[in-house]
Amino acid sequence: MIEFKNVSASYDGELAVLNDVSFTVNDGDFVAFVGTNGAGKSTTMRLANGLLKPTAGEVLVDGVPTTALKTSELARRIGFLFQNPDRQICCNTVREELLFGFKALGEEGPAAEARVDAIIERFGFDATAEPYLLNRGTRQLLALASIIVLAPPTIILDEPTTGLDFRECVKVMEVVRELNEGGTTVVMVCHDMEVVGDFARRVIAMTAGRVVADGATFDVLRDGRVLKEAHILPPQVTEVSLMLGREEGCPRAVAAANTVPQMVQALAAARGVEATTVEVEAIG
Ligand SMILES: Nc1ncnc2c1ncn2[C@@H]1O[C@H](COP(=O)(O)OP(=O)(O)OP(=O)(O)O)[C@@H](O)[C@H]1O
Repeated sequence: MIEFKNVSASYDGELAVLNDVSFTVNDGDFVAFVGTNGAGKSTTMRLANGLLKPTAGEVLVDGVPTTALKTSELARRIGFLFQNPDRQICCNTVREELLFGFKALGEEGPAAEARVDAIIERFGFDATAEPYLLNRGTRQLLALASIIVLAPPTIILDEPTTGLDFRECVKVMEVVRELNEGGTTVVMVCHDMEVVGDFARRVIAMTAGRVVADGATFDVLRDGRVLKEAHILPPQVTEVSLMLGREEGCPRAVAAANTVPQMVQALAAARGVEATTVEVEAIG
């Protein structure tokens, strides 16, 4: 669990870049932080993993203030994926890279080797490959794998899909979804509202160092005030649904649709025809 209690923060000790921010991320949550550039999302992530200390208020991880936790203790509780995998990758082979975290924590040994072997198999990595020669998507997967091999209960992802093509993005996010389904708490910063809509169950929107909304994903992404204040656009289907919803006599299901299958089914029902599962899956 991560708790922010009236947290303010500054990089230079003078200018506050975060102002009185409070929220709680519960175990098992899948939360996306959204908002325009400079809103304070990455700063919030740095505070959550102890890279930055608050100038006011408290950041607690599992009930303990980050100021009282050693870096190694925080690293065991929270895995952090940087936006650029190349900031994370430092070894000569994929296998060494995956073992690096265990070495840093002084936890080398047969158990660590077995976990690395399992993750190499799960991701289909070439253990001897040189990380810097891998393509961008595979480097991002390797950076993610090098965190999850340590099995932290929480992972923080700073813009995990930036710079990835659609297929790479889906691959990375499916891994993240699977982790969350297995109980890992996921916190991510994300500019891509399609990804947010597809994967996050909760959204925290920020503007100018403040939280302007915190709620279920589509409650936040359908709220006109929040969209305006946080300078975000909803996923395209939600936007269409919001537009159609303003038309007189629009069926309620159309006005509430957030996914392609929901929209297809709502439109088919409105026309009195049946949308078969096959059609829905093909379009979705
Ligand atoms: N290392 C730093 N030193 C000084 N100021 C910083 C530093 N990093 C961020 N800032 C400032 O803090 C404020 C919040 O930045 P932050 O990176 O947290 O926003 P963000 O919402 O993550 O933006 P983006 O989406 O562009 O990454 C901005 O005014 C930014 O200029």
